[in-house]
Amino acid sequence: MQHGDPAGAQSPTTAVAAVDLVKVYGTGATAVRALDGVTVGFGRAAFTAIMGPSGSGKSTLMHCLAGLDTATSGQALLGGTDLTRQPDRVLTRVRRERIGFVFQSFNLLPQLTAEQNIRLPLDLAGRAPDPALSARVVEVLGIGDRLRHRPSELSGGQQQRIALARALVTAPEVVFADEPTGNLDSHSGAEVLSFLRTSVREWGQTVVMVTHDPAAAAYADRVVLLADGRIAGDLDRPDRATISGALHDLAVPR
Ligand SMILES: Nc1ncnc2c1ncn2[C@@H]1O[C@H](COP(=O)(O)OP(=O)(O)OP(=O)(O)O)[C@@H](O)[C@H]1O
Repeated sequence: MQHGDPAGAQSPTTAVAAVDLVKVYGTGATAVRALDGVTVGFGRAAFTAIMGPSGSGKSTLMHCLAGLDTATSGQALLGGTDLTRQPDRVLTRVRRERIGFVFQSFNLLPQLTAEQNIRLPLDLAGRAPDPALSARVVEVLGIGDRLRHRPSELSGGQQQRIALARALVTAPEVVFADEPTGNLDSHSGAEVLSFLRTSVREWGQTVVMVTHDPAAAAYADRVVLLADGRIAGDLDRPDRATISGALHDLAVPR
């Protein structure tokens, strides 16, 4: 990390960074400072989890970094692009072409087949799929025999694998996963987390995941802790017990 570059935002090994990011919802007496000067970088080809107590600003941070919400001040950097300075039409294109999303509720289009859902971001961007990457994603996720099914014909675990494939086939600069295992049983959840980790290890995907679950976060290379809209900890390859301990300490009033 360079001096004067606290989030490593200028480093080629940083995919996404927040620099002194502030987000205030509302005004006057009812204003909520959801992000209170967050500076953090997320490494390329790394799997990072964001954790913290309810209301600590996890979703707000992810939404600002993904161009889904506008910050009050500071920078939200994707590669060299400061998303806080872009008009809506640019943000729409950035989300479509440079970011993959995985949500708790899958967010598949019910009228499309699994294959059509997976291809949708490529179709919207007018891009041809990378056949080798598409084949590898389908193989790793084990969804080859489900491609002609519609979401209603698939289990929750299968739907989330389709959503994962949709996020991965564009080889985005970052995949943001928001509680990706929140609606899954523990077995399907473990599979989804393994797939996310495989995408990082095998083809260098960058993944940033918000989760409440220490077991899910233990799949990550690194866990960033938030409390009261500030960075409250940074754990390198922590195990589940270490994560649970750190969360417990955050919850204890000081
Ligand atoms: N649209 C909004 N309007 C007003 N306040 C908001 C809005 N969104 C979030 N907040 C507030 O900002 C703070 C941070 O919320 P945020 O959803 O980012 O936290 P979180 O850590 O993701 O919480 P959770 O774990 O419960 O999902 C909270 O105090 C929340 O009430």
